[in-house]
Amino acid sequence: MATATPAAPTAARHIVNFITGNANKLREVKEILEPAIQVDSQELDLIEVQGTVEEVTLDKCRRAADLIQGPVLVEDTCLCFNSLNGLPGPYIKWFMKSLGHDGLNNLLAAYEDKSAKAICTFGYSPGPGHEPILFQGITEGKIVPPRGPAFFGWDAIFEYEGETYAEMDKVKKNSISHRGKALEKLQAWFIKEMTA
Ligand SMILES: O=c1nc[nH]c2c1ncn2[C@H]1C[C@H](O)[C@@H](COP(=O)(O)OP(=O)(O)OP(=O)(O)O)O1
Ligand SMILES: [Mg+2]
Repeated sequence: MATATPAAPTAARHIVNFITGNANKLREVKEILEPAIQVDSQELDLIEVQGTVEEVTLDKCRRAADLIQGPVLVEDTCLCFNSLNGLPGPYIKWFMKSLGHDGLNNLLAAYEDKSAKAICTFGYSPGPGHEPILFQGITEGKIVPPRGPAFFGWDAIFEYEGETYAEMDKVKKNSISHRGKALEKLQAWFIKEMTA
């Protein structure tokens, strides 16, 4: 496209710098936010503290803003097993790495209740020294033996209304996912800020 049509006055007035090391997250965030909000990205290996879902994201966001010295968007994803009082929660990355899909299923072998919550918390900071704003989305599902392609984390073992995330096409996952719900809130906030 050599002669691009000039953007509408409001288009791409919003750009976020999404700091993540996870290419699948970045792909979904782009699928959901663009073209309304342009998603640039930088990969940073951020230390993640222990704590509640909110504390982990707030800390990650402050650190990213300090390192970048500018506005940043970060995200932390939790997978909370109701039988285990919310664990693995923010530690799901390490549980997933060590145990895999079968091991995660085995954690729930002693419990009848296989229900789980996928929680996505985005943190946006306008820059260093500003308190981050959080946007959270939750999808309730259950943990099942893996079904569907296994290329994104625990997608194959998280079932929502009869289908695992991995079995859904991307449009469907984005429309009901923890990430999609959180980004709906973030987008509404950006649009409100823009017209204020
Ligand atoms: O929709 C999802 N479907 C399946 N798996 C998912 C999803 N979203 C995150 N995940 C995985 C990635 C990581 O194993 C853990 C969250 O850990 P989390 O620290 O948030 O992600 P990360 O370290 O890969 O990327 P980042 O650089 O943004 O922190 O759950
Ligand atoms: Mg991480």
